[in-house]
Amino acid sequence: MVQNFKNFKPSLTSGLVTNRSDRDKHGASIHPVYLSTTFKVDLDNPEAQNFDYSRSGNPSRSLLQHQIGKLYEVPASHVLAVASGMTALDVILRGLVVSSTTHVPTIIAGDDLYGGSNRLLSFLSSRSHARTVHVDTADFERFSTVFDSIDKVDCVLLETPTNPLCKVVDLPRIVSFIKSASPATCVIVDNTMMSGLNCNPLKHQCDVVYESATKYLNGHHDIMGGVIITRTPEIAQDIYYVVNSTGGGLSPLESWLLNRGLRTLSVRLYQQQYNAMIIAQWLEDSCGFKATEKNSALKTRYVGLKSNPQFELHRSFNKGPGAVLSFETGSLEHSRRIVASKTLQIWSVTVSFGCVNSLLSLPCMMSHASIDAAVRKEREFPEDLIRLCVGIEDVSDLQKDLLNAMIDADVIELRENGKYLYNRLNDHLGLNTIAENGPKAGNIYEQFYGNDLIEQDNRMNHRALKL
Ligand SMILES: Cc1ncc(COP(=O)(O)O)c(C=O)c1O
Ligand SMILES: N[C@@H](CCSC[C@H](N)C(=O)O)C(=O)O
Repeated sequence: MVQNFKNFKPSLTSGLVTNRSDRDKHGASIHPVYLSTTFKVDLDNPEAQNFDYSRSGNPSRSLLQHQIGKLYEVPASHVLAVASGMTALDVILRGLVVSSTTHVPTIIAGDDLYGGSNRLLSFLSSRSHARTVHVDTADFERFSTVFDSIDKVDCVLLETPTNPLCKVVDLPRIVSFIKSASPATCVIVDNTMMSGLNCNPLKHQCDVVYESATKYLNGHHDIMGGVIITRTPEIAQDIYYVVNSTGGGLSPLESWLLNRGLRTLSVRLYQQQYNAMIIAQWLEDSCGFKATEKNSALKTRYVGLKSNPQFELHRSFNKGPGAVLSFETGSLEHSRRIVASKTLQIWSVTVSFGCVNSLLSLPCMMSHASIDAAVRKEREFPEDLIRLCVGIEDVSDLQKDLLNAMIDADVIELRENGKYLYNRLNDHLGLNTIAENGPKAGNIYEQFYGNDLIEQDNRMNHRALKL
């Protein structure tokens, strides 16, 4: 039998062999990209063959799957690389959840989930392939009440922190509750906001994890991709069946590029998080985006802020806070003006996150516009929310650029020879800005998150990336 997931064997081309005699014959230090769509068949020994056709399997994709396995500490037989994050959710649901012929499966999902995931679930519900119940999964009491009130929950889809409200779901607690109440319920975690470097949901009993590799894993906004990691190889096989049947697997070139992106994951993520912590603290302390008695509409949302009531909860099962944060100005018009400011030179106004470049967006008009306005309102989605996806640039340049946009939007005023910030929406007289806050926030990063990321990434690269 030619290559399929069940009979996958290590070989030079799969990237699983690391001993010297099996290295590339030209001594290449980087694994080549295998663009070939077909692989020659030896009819006398078909069992020895790993690949026949690239939709079914390809050496570049296998190497990537092996690497992702390292990241999540599972064998490559638990991993699938697919065309995008949305493909990942689609094939997982088709392979494991919506394939029932006996009933319409019930899915519980968060009320602040990525707009595209919401769209796919709405599509499945509208075609009677599934019934979706949305609930605030960050509110354990509310979640457990809803869960208990439903006869049979087939699947729970979790995302933490949520995109873009940064609400923390208590993953260990909620998954343990689900599995003791109903072991057959399939628990899926969208780990895009953290990446496998910050969080490994498989350690908390969930069945399937996926990430949009378009984000942190690749980090350069030059490919679309998704990765799926399962608790057992059997679960992976059920999903692989759909991937092979439909052609949702990641292409060889994309796989190769993603492998390259992975090599710098920890240094990128480390710097992004470092910058994000500084910016979040600066927004809150110096720019006045912090609720006061006088004005509770202004706030900064970030799980890396010590003032966040969910800071400790997040830190208890994650290695870092990620680099997505958001803030509210209390007025859609002011937020729109900041994002639309022509003064912006570094922050680019685009959807997505996890890239080395910093991005700024207005989710209600961009990434989350696919959620109906009435539904956003019902779920108390703040229309004035500005999302920042922090990159690796010099943090004081990022602060200055954002500050200029806020001044241009008439939200912030510089006082006393540019030394103090005044938030016109909050009557808040800020502290000395930019220079003073950097090192402080840097220390906070070290103090709370340490160097785990670098260590983990080194382990991953040095153990596995050999030809
Ligand atoms: C949290 C989250 N999950 C999944 C996706 C889907 O990923 P992709 O764009 O790679 O399909 C996105 C963004 O697109 C996302 O933000
Ligand atoms: N037009 C796209 C929007 C993609 S949003 C990408 C990313 N997940 C984010 O949160 O920014 C669509 O309709 O899917």
